[in-house]
Amino acid sequence: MVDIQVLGGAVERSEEILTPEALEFLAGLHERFAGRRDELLAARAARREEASRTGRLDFLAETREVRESDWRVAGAPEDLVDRRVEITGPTERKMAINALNSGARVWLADLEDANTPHWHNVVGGQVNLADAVRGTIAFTSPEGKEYALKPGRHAVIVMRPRGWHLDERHITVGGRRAVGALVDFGLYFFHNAKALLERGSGPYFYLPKMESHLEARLWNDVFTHAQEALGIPHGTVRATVLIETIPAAFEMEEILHELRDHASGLNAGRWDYLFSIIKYFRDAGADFVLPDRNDVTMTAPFMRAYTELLVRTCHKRGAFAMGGMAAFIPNRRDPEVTESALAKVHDDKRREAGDGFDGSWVAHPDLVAICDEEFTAVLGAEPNQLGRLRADVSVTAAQLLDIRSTPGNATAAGLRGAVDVGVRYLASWLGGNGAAAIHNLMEDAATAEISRSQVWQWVRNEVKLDTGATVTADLVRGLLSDVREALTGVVPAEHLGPAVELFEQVALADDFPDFLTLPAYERI
Ligand SMILES: CC(=O)SCCNC(=O)CCNC(=O)[C@H](O)C(C)(C)COP(=O)(O)OP(=O)(O)OC[C@H]1O[C@@H](n2cnc3c(N)ncnc32)[C@H](O)[C@@H]1OP(=O)(O)O
Ligand SMILES: O=CC(=O)O
Ligand SMILES: [Mg+2]
Repeated sequence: MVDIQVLGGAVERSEEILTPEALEFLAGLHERFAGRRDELLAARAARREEASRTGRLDFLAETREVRESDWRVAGAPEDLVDRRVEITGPTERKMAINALNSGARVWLADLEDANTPHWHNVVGGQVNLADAVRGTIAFTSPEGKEYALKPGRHAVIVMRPRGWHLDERHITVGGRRAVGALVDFGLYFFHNAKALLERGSGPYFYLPKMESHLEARLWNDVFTHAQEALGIPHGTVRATVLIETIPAAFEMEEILHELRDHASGLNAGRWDYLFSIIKYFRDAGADFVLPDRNDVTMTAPFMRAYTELLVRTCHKRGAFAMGGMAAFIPNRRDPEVTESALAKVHDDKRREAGDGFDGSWVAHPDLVAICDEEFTAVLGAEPNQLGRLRADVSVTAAQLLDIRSTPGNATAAGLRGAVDVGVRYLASWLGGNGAAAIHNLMEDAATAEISRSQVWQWVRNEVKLDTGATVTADLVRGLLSDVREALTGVVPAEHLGPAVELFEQVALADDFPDFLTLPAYERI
């Protein structure tokens, strides 16, 4: 057996998670799958360069047979038949309890976009998940407020591990950093799969940021091996894949096909999708330059093409189509902000339900009832809309790539906003908090990626702003210095300087960093 070492420091109750048996299981996963992960990451770069050079992507010729033949994914387990409201959030103890009690059908327990992978979050999150699975999770806040699970129904847990690109440096396997995705998946599966089955649920996952069906095949092989290793029936795992990269939008059918014994559905992860489009075509010229982030809504033609194709593909294959995250969040101390957020979330969920989605995401417990109301209005007595085939939809490659028709402007206020939000979020992330309310919007790793990649793209394309100014690296550096001054005393000093440096690196470096979390991880 390959050598596995834990380098991370002590975390409360880590001895319950990092047991010799669990580590052996992780070592087995790495021995079989880490090499393939490395090859697949290398393949991403080559494909991106070709797409950027030609300004094109297309459906794959070699998988036409998969798209044209007749097959369906496995049927839904009983507790995933109705997914009309899913609350997302980090696995922090208090929030975990609030999410489970929120009335949502599903809790997306997030070790990804909403989580800083500090070692204590990685291990502490697993402690909280194990307690949540067993129904024993409880917490007393520093103010003395008691939290426990309410009697009755709780949200079904669907865990989201890190994407394939992130390593876990606090564990080494054969002398190399572990794969973050395999650590998150492996520890959760090892400790909880049997306990979940005993409780009438199962090991359920959301899979983020994939770029091809070959990456889905790797996950499928991981599931098959993990089930065998623990003596759990093949097909027990259920996975919902986020279609949140532009290349994956061209492989929705193939991704479901690879995972068909384990697939539950696809999710329209809108924020990473926007980031991926900017990243993929960042140097492909003006046709791919988006206006201000706030101008790009779900009704932009390319976003409609994406969500319509997702619903059609899912229902053709018996898979759930899950909507995404409206970033507007209520503020319990500000009724006006709350009223406006609730109205916008109503609109978003009404559109999704009307389009045929089976359910959607909310970021905050006060939004659960709204999502429930909008979906229930369309579902009636049914638990989902799998029967709505959307045969009326037909989407072309050109429609998915029609960035040019997006209404909106590149403005000086938008640029400053991108710098301000990016720095505030990075400071929060470095402090261990991967999801934050900033200017009444939910910000997480995906939304911050949009801010910094858009700045990079605007500089590269010398975009003209509404003021007549051209976006240059010097203009951005000036804004960064203003933002730093404005945030002094607002953002903790220990994180402000590093956040500003990091923003400059990920928004202005000649060589575009693939993910902001890669350099950020080296600072925590
Ligand atoms: C692009 C994507 O991937 S989207 C998915 C990833 N992103 C996320 O999951 C973000 C989820 N949302 C959040 O993390 C939070 O809502 C934030 C950070 C945006 C705002 O959090 P806060 O500032 O704490 O909000 P607020 O003060 O209004 O919270 C009120 C209560 O609701 C709880 N709460 C807020 N959001 C959540 C949530 N998502 N899950 C569980 N509880 C929550 C708070 O813990 C607080 O509980 P308390 O009254 O017991 O103290
Ligand atoms: O993970 C969701 C997204 O929008 O990104
Ligand atoms: Mg995402």
